[in-house]
Amino acid sequence: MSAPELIRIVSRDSPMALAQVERVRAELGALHPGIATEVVPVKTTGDRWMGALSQVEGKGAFTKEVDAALLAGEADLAVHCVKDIPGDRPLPAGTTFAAFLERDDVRDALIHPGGLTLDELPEGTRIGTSSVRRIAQLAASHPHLQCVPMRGNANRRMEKLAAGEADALLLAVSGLERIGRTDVITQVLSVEEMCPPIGAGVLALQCREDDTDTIDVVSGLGHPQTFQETTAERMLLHVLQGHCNSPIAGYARTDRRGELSLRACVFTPDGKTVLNAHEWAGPLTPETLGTSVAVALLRQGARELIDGIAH
Ligand SMILES: NCc1[nH]cc(CCC(=O)O)c1CC(=O)O
Repeated sequence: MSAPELIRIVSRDSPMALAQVERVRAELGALHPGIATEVVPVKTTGDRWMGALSQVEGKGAFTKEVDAALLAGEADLAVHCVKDIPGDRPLPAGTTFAAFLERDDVRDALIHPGGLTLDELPEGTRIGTSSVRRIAQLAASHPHLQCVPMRGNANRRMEKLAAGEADALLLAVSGLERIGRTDVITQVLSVEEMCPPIGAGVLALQCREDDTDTIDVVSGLGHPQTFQETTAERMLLHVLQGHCNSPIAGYARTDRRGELSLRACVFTPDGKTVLNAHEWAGPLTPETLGTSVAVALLRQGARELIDGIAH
């Protein structure tokens, strides 16, 4: 192996994405002080398009251009939120995950300028979110609240909130931490109140498959427990074969004894049907755990539920 002298890192150009790249540069610098890094920011379809994601290519809207730059050799390493990487199909041919960084907070937070908690919000409060996962769960737990479509990066959404386009927002705690805006959080929702998305709070490092020099170097940033959790979650998503409008939520957790478990939910958009499964890995591999929980949901009718949603 010959360690590269320079690693060019490609990512979306939102403030959150650039903060993520800075974390990777800092961790890489600590592990390999001799290797220089350079940032290659790109705009993705998901950043440009402010309508429903299902009207563009849906899944992959936040990753396509980043992956293209990696494959074209314009960069050596891509940094993605695992949450934004499609789970129903393999990674783009010729690329591979080299590492998953240690997981951040998986929970969602409420941002309400008046300081109320979710349970205190009055009837008709407009929650700015376009996430089918958040909409379905709010419909189930707080049917008197109203979701209004809202896209754009977290900074843009807070501007829209300030401009009166919504009364409150739901955003990931990890994203707010990355942009240094945890000050706006009114309430952190428990995973029981709001089940997180697959891959929440995890950053993936993706390389060209044949670039073993870079893979060898950056794989040192990988976090084994996060790898196991992410592998179980993504296998679940792969087996369920959701589409961009399917409200699917789930998270794997490793308890103090090191035992891995996976909980997952599938909802109808109106929140009236909620399928729920939870299993411990025991002797199972993370892949088999993910498959097993997906099969449990399919037995409860997840296929019909997912296929019954327009997309
Ligand atoms: N859809 C954008 C996006 N992609 C990943 C995160 C959060 C950070 C993460 O889970 O890694 C966010 C923002 C949000 O949902 O509030």
